[in-house]
Amino acid sequence: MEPVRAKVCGLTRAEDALAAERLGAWAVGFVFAPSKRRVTPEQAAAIGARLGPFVMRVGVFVDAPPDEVLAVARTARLGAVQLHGREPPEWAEALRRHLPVIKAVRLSGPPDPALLTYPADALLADGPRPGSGEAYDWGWLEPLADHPRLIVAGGLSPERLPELFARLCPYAVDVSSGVESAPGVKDEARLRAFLQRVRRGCG
Ligand SMILES: O=C(O)c1ccccc1N[C@@H]1O[C@H](COP(=O)(O)O)[C@@H](O)[C@H]1O
Repeated sequence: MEPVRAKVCGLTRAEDALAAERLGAWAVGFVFAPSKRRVTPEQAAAIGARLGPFVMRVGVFVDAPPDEVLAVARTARLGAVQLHGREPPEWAEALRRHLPVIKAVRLSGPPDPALLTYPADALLADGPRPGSGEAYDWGWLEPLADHPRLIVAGGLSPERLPELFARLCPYAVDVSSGVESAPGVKDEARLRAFLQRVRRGCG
């Protein structure tokens, strides 16, 4: 059985990042765009420095030019970047010379299948308002179903994972507000329940 990977996003506290690592997250995410969960590159570096070498540190950006993204990535010591806006493909191409790129798409209907040709190492399907916990119709993911690295995000929670896994088996899932007690503050019990369910996989 293929594993399902998990990214825990919107981290602002070292204790939450350490809990995510201990409970089995493959990646942690830091938001550098306007958000209640926004951190500085220095804060992300300090949190990331507490983690072991096998946890991917991902930076979330919205329409930041490549030079800016790379400067933040260097300071924050990121392993990958997530582009959450309307970044042109050339920006992703420029960034991929340095780091893996995750292209996020905000869904308010089925995506344009042309998205499959966007130059990215993985695609992330999110709801219409990132970080809001707002869900969407997973039937809309049909045009992306054959993508080898589809990350499902947007309104996920421990309660919703069984239904998701009954419908599709993504490369990875990404969660932020569904495991929080307040924006940027993770709830360890919810994090544990989420990651335990992810570890059981889609079977
Ligand atoms: O979390 C935010 O505030 C945020 C801001 C700007 C871009 C992306 C953001 N979060 C991303 O939203 C998804 C899912 O969030 P949720 O689980 O629905 O709360 C996740 O990929 C975050 O990276």
